[in-house]
Amino acid sequence: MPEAVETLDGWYMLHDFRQVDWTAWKKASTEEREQAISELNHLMASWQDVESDKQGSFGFYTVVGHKADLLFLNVRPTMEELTELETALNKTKMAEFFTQPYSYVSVVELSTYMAQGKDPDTDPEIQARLKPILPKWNHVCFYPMDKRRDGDDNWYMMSKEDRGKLMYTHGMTGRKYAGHVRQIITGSQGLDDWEWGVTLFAHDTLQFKKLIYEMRFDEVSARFAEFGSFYIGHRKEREELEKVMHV
Ligand code: VOV
Repeated sequence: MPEAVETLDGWYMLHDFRQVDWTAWKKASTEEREQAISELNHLMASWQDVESDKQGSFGFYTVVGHKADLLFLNVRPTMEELTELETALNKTKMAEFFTQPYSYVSVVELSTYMAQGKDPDTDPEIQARLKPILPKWNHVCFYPMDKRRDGDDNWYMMSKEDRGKLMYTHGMTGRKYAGHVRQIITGSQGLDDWEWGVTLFAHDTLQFKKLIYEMRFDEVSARFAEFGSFYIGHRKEREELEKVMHV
C-alpha cells in the first residue's frame, strides 16, 4: 500500500510579492518618498539583523514581467513570525504604494526517500538545509507545483519504493547543476494552494531554463509534475532600495 514518506521540516518561508503603483509614487512629495524609503530600509535592516543572528533569513529582489515588481523573501522558525513581519511591512508608508499580487507560504522540507541513517537533529548538513540562509546569488526563480493524481499517473497511489526510485533520478539530474543552481524545496500541503514551492537560485538566469527543461524529461516531472506560475527575480542589496524606487 502507498504510504507517506516521512518529511523533515524546518523553517517557514514567505514569498511576498509586491507591485508598485508608480503613478501614485510619482505623485507623492519628495518628503513622503524619502520617508517611505527610509522606513522600509529600516525594516529590511531589522530582517538582516535576524539573519545575522541566525534566527532566519531575508532576500530582496526586483521581479521581471507583469506579475510583480518586488519580492521580499523571508525565512523564520515559526509561521507567526512571518505573519508579524508581513503586517509590519503592510504598516509602512511604502505599503501605501504597494499592492500584493501574490504570496506563498510554505515550510522547508526534506523528504527521507534517500535517508542515510544520520540523526537529523544533530547532523550539521541536514540542519543547515532545514534552516537555510538564502544564497546571495544574483537571481531567484519561484514556482509552486503539485504531483499529479490522474488515472495511472497518480503519485499518491504509487509505492514509497517506486516514488523513491524516481526521486533518486530527479536528484541525479539536479546534481549536474551543482555550482550553477541551488534549490530550496518547501512543502505547502495544507498551508497554501499548491503542494510544494520550488525556489531556485542561480548566478545566470539561463541556468534556470536549462535545469527545468532537462528535468521535464525525468519521469517524475514528465508524468507527475503540475506547475503554477513562474516568477523570476534579481537580488538587490538593501542599500539599492533607493535606486530601485528612484523616479
Ligand atoms: C539543483 C537542483 C535540484 C537538486 C539537486 C534536487 C534534488 C532533490 C532531492 C535529492 C530530493 C529528495 C530529497 C529531498 O531533499 O527532499 C528532491 C526533492 C524534491 N524536488 Fe528537487 N532537486 C533540484 C531541483 C528541483 C526542481 C527544479 C524541482 C521542480 C520540478 C521540475 O521538474 O521543475 C524540484 C522539485 C522537488 C520536489 C517537489 C521534491 C519533493 C518531492 C517529494 O515527493 O517529496 N527539485 N530534490
